[in-house]
Amino acid sequence: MIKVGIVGGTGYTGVELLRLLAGHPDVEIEAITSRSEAGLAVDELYPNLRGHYPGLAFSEPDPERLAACDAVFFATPHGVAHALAGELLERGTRVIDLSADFRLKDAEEWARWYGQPHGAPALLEAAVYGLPEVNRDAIRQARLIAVPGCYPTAVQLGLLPLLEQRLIDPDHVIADCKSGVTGAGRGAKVGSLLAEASESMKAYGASGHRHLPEIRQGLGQAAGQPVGLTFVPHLTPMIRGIHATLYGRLTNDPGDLQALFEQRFADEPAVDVMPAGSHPETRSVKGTDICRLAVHRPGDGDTVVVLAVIDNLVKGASGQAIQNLNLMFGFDEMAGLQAPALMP
Ligand SMILES: NC(=O)C1=CN([C@@H]2O[C@H](COP(=O)(O)OP(=O)(O)OC[C@H]3O[C@@H](n4cnc5c(N)ncnc54)[C@H](OP(=O)(O)O)[C@@H]3O)[C@@H](O)[C@H]2O)C=CC1
Ligand SMILES: CC(=O)N[C@@H](CCC(=O)OP(=O)(O)O)C(=O)O
Repeated sequence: MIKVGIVGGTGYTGVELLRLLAGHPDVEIEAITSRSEAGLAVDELYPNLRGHYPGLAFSEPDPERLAACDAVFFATPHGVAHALAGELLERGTRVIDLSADFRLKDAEEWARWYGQPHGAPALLEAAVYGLPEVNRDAIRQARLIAVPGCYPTAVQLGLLPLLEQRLIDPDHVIADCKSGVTGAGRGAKVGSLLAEASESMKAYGASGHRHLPEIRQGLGQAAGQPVGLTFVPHLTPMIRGIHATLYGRLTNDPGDLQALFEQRFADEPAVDVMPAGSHPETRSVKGTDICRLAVHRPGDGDTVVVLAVIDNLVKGASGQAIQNLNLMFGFDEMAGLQAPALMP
């Protein structure tokens, strides 16, 4: 049994960690922080947890208590892990950061996109980008994990087979993505109000979203050269879910694309390549750590279309964070992550 801490326990990814870890056989929660709800029992704020964590209450972030944990998740806004991760790592606690603090390898690029100086550039070398489908061996050895963003997870998983095999033009890749409103977090925002977000859909960040450099970094590594990506996110009236429609221009005879995808992900417990002709739905992954993919080649032409769906709070955040924890501590990779999606 390992002891785990969560910084930022009242947010959507924090409570999702609690929901998933309630079914994990090897983990107990030692500390869960919130500055605004310190003292409140977790099941008072989240009644779905009643009976699972008796006596567990939110507390102010306390480095001593966190350092007593084997691992600490940061489910906090950008910049918070920068301030605390170094001390925890020095004291032997492993850090799994769900924010973007350690995702970009270039501290100056991070500062440009996140509008603040990078708070811990010295830790960047040790940080491992926690996409198991690419970095599984490095994750097993890591002490600091940068959990990928939600859009970056869906986009990279959908495009990896094509870029790794140099089958599409790396200069012209398009990712047209839709997210549910929990992607914006639990904090009150006008755009997340029922009357603003329901029965409507809008693009945002079309001329530059902070996930663009993260996706480009990962796709560039897969392709072995820089990738020219157009990425347009949209807000859609659903609670959870990411749907990515990905377009690439074929440069080589791709052979059997369905077989390529099936082989690439054959041993991946969190990726499901659907039968040829499928159109995966976000609700088929709701609450799960699964990315469902389908590959199409309309009219046998030179455009390949990949459809990728994930739950932004699970494979796009807390589930993927637990997949990383499992790898780091030698547990079954999908421990705590086995339940199928809710349907309907
Ligand atoms: N929502 C999503 O789909 C995804 C989110 N992420 C990332 O995960 C992180 C958390 O997201 P989400 O759960 O949506 O965020 P929320 O806004 O819902 O929650 C943020 C949490 O962090 C705590 N917090 C805020 N400021 C600080 C601080 N300075 N020090 C300590 N704790 C703080 C808050 O509690 P309190 O203020 O009471 O301390 C709260 O519990 C973010 O970096 C986000 O970008 C990643 C992938 C997907
Ligand atoms: C709908 C919405 O607002 N989505 C967020 C992305 C989700 C998120 O929290 O991004 P990280 O994975 O980088 O933490 C956004 O566009 O900024």
